[in-house]
Amino acid sequence: MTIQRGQLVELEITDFAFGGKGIARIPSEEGSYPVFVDNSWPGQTVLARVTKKRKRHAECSLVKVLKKSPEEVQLSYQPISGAPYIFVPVERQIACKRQTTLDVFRKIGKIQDIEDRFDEFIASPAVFNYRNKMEYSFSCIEHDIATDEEIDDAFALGFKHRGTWWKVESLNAESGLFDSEWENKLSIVREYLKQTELPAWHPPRKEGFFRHIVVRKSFFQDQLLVNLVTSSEGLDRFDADAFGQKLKELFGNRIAGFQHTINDNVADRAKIENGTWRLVFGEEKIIEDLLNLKFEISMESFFQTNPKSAEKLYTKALDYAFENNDLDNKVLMDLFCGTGTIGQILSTRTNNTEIIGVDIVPEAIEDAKRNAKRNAIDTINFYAADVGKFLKEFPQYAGKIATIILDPPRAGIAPKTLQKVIDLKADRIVYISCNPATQARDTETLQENGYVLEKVSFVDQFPHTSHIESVAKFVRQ
Ligand SMILES: C[S@@+](CC[C@H](N)C(=O)[O-])C[C@H]1O[C@@H](n2cnc3c(N)ncnc32)[C@H](O)[C@@H]1O
Repeated sequence: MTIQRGQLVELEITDFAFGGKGIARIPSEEGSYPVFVDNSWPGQTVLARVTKKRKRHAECSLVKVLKKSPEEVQLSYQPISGAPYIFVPVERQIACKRQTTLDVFRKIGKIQDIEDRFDEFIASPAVFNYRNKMEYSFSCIEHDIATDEEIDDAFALGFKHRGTWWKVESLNAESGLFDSEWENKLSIVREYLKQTELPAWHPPRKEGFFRHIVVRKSFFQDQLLVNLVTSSEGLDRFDADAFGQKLKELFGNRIAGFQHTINDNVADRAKIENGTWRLVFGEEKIIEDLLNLKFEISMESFFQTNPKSAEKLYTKALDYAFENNDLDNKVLMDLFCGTGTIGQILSTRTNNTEIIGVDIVPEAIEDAKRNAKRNAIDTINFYAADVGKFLKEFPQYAGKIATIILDPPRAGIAPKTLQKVIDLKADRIVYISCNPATQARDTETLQENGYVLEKVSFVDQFPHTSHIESVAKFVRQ
């Protein structure tokens, strides 16, 4: 069988590779030719589209699962593209994530004895309904999941159909990822908004009224913050207060606050919550508890999406920071600190440790300062700055840092910034990563510069997806 870019092919998936790629093997003159298919699982027969063809392998996007894997089980959740493995028992997901992430450290990080340094795989405490944020899209182009057909002039509210940016599959039953009550009543919300006769967004034409609903949840308060995002086209015919009443009627006191955002920006990469907003009723913020500290979550603020799993991740990171390491009266840097959660939790376990938190997003730093105040923590200095520039501008810290916590974004840490971190000569670096491939790359650099990877653990923050978080302890020799 020969394949071409753009071609639709039927494939049997036999293996699994890092990053959620199933592998099919096509017989070839050399033996077999591997084809990687995103979001597929061993045992499935899939319809896939060839996106890249290389001499030694090809890559495909998943179009449809034609036959389920024998491993898949029956669940009542509505399948969504954001949870491709929800029907695979979580123990099997864990085994695959563990194995393929270790392979990444072997291949990219060149750590052949990674099994010896591997500490533990930490499963998510909640397997279902673990998320605290969900974004739903409106579209007047619906993908009907029963017939697998496209319906125009529809009023769909749910998630994008896999591989498309214009078609939405209406959510009629919970997805298993977010709040059950909210998702099981989402079809009532949709029907109510449809009755207004204002149109759902038309993504190709970039027009329409209803655009998105974003919901944030506090597990601590068991409450929701709802943000309805619309355009201004037809605004005078929309009664936001009446919709607020409907939300109260459906969910009672569980709605902590409802805000209406008007966003006329049609740039593809614009954030969906951009625009002007009005609080229709209730609070602008909810409070979450992490390891007995309280953190404010507003619509805009960054917050870990699976808080119970984040507690496990932070506990492991702090264990690595404290193991045989007295941090009292020392300086610790929390680089890429976001809203400062790690530094604040760490400060509850030490006396007189001077903590420095740095993040590039000024709003995150503002949240960090406010949260620290709320938690009565005054041992942290937060800076809104690029980590690379910060380390250049404050060279006085070199040689004085006991421990560095690094938690860069998915793209990883820029090589020049990593060099500046190494130049600080901290005794220890605890490196948290949501992309073990970039962490494995940096592991090689750290090891070449005298930092030995002593231990690594993986934390499953996102069951049913390919994501995996990794936390590593490096000690300077
Ligand atoms: C994975 S998040 C860290 C989350 C945080 N440690 C927590 O647990 O909540 C990565 C953070 O890096 C920040 N960031 C990205 N590039 C940066 C840079 N060049 N300098 C400083 N911060 C940066 C982002 O704003 C984001 O908050």
